[in-house]
Amino acid sequence: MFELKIHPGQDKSGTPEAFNTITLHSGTLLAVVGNTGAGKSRLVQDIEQLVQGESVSKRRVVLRENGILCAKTQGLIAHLGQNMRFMLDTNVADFVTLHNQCRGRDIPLETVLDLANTITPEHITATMHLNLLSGGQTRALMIADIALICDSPIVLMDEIENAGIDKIKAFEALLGQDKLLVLVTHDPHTALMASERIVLENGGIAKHIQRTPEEEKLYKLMTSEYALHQQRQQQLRTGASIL
Ligand SMILES: Nc1ncnc2c1ncn2[C@@H]1O[C@H](COP(=O)(O)OP(=O)(O)OP(=O)(O)O)[C@@H](O)[C@H]1O
Repeated sequence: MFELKIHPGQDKSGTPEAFNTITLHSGTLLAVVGNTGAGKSRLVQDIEQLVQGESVSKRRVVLRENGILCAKTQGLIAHLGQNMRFMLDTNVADFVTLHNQCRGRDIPLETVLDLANTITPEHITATMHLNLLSGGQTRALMIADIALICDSPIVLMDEIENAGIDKIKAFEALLGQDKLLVLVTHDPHTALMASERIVLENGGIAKHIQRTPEEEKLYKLMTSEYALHQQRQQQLRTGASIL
């Protein structure tokens, strides 16, 4: 069980952040929201680097596994950015084999592909070249890779909604592995998927909110709308009439 604690720092004006400590656990989806320039990426970087007051925000972030302090982030924190591309000159099968070897894992290629293919509507095959995958396929393969091969307990993600993938399947895949997911988003549906959310304002954490039962109801309603939207998107892509 991993526990991440965020200790307060200061906002852009140097005003101390008005919370005691925020404690987050494995298996949680946390949404990070706020206006552009409000400090969302800074917070994500603070977590990624387990800062100890040296960043502009002066926050301290402490990670513990079963109560024991983790001093290094290596292998513990995975970050999926907005514009990620594979740099390896190889195909999907070789990448999966290579990453299994690096991580000392033995996850079958079919298992990774099956999961990736539930996340993207564009089918990924073993022989496809990594550099020729579309944006959606790249993200889906990375998410399946993080869920199954990487054992990083914490996953940081920037905006997922416009990536042409099924975001619900993507989050289910990651949360099923008991990871702590920290997700930057501007989308109300994605934000309400999270049981808690942090609101940034002027570089500081202004609020840490637990999702209310009313919001949970609204989330379910928005999920049916999302399913309909996905269906129409597929009709659009395949040239069918949109009903
Ligand atoms: N607490 C802080 N103190 C000083 N500067 C800060 C603080 N937080 C963020 N900044 C700075 O403010 C700028 C904007 O922050 P950041 O990029 O994190 O915002 P953002 O919410 O991710 O914006 P966007 O949505 O446009 O990507 C950056 O230069 C960042 O270093």
